[in-house]
Amino acid sequence: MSVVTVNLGESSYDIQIGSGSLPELGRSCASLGLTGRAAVVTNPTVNALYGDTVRRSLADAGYPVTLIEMPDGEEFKNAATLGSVYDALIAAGMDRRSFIVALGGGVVGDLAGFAAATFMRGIPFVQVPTTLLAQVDSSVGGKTAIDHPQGKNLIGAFYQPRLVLIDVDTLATLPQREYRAGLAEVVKYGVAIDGPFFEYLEQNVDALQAMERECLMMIIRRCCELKARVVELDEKEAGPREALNYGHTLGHALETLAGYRSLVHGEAVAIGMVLAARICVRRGECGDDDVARITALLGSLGLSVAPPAVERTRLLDALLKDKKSRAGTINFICNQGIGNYTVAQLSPEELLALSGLGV
Ligand SMILES: NC(=O)c1ccc[n+]([C@@H]2O[C@H](COP(=O)([O-])OP(=O)(O)OC[C@H]3O[C@@H](n4cnc5c(N)ncnc54)[C@H](O)[C@@H]3O)[C@@H](O)[C@H]2O)c1
Ligand SMILES: O=C(O)C(=O)C[C@@H](O)[C@H](O)[C@H](O)COP(=O)(O)O
Ligand SMILES: [Zn+2]
Repeated sequence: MSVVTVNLGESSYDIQIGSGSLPELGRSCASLGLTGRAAVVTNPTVNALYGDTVRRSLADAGYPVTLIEMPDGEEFKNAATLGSVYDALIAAGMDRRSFIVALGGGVVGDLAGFAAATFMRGIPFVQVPTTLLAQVDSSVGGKTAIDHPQGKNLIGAFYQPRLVLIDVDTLATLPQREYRAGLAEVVKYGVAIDGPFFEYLEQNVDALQAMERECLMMIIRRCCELKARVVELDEKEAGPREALNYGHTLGHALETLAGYRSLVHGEAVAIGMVLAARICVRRGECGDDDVARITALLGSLGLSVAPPAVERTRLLDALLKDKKSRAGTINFICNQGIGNYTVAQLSPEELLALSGLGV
């Protein structure tokens, strides 16, 4: 097992990256001093695969366990589902000494994390991410949220988990589409903050396609390290953390307008990154050769970068809801070549004009 620590003073925690480590969850929680009842928030898909192992591990460590299922899908990362999770937590008799385990992908992690942040004004929670995207990104850093009909992640809190337990073996059951979507966030780290990592990805496309364990362990560890260092610098996104939002301004807008159905998050981010890179060429911050490399890498990992047709007015409206917008101007994350980022202040109209999107 390898461990990456997120150093945040009293809120510090470990990311444990291992193979076959799911049955260790109960012991890891006990060694952290977590007490009381454990509520495992998951969905039917993940519950069927890993619910028993997790429940047994917690029970063997002496925890009374309640399993709470939410429906599967981004369209359920909302206030109604959150309400039903609160109902279940109350019905189970959870109190301030209890804790939540988020077992699943980013949707479960974001919603269960927000439930933990707000239930009884905050109870501990543990992330057990089971998608590549959640293992390299969403389980780390404490962004918890639900969506609002007007936009993604509009309601949420910064609330750090007490532990992130990653068992790479869970990726064996992940659908290929979801694996590829996770790779988009992996590529994001390379483009926005780590050029040598981008080169590593270019040189290891075959291993990535084949989901070779050594390569998976390497990329998960590297992404967790990169994210940990950024979050340590800027936990609440006052500055440098915005780099992790590379590709997300247009990506989130497209994802929202697609109604969270035809595009999953990572797919939208892949499109958003290529649009961002093209914008950066027009602004003189990167070259056509950089765009070609980003497009080629995403393409070889099976990701489409063709944006869907979207109505201009709806897109403008979605862009105005971006959380990086201040008084009508968006802090747009640009790539300076590959491996460095800059921030440009752009109005939604300028962004649309530069992106060529909108019909
Ligand atoms: N908080 C953050 O920092 C952060 C970062 C990135 C993304 N996100 C959020 O994460 C969400 C996307 O997460 P995601 O890509 O994990 O999607 P997801 O949670 O919807 O999971 C994708 C699908 O895979 C299934 N699944 C999960 N684990 C599985 C496994 N091991 N085997 C088989 N099937 C499995 C799920 O049931 C689901 O159908 C979005 O809501 C996005 O906004 C948050
Ligand atoms: O951790 C971060 O910071 C990120 O921006 C990671 C993103 O990949 C992630 O999609 C995040 O949820 C986006 O946050 P938002 O604040 O733009 O909603
Ligand atoms: Zn993301």
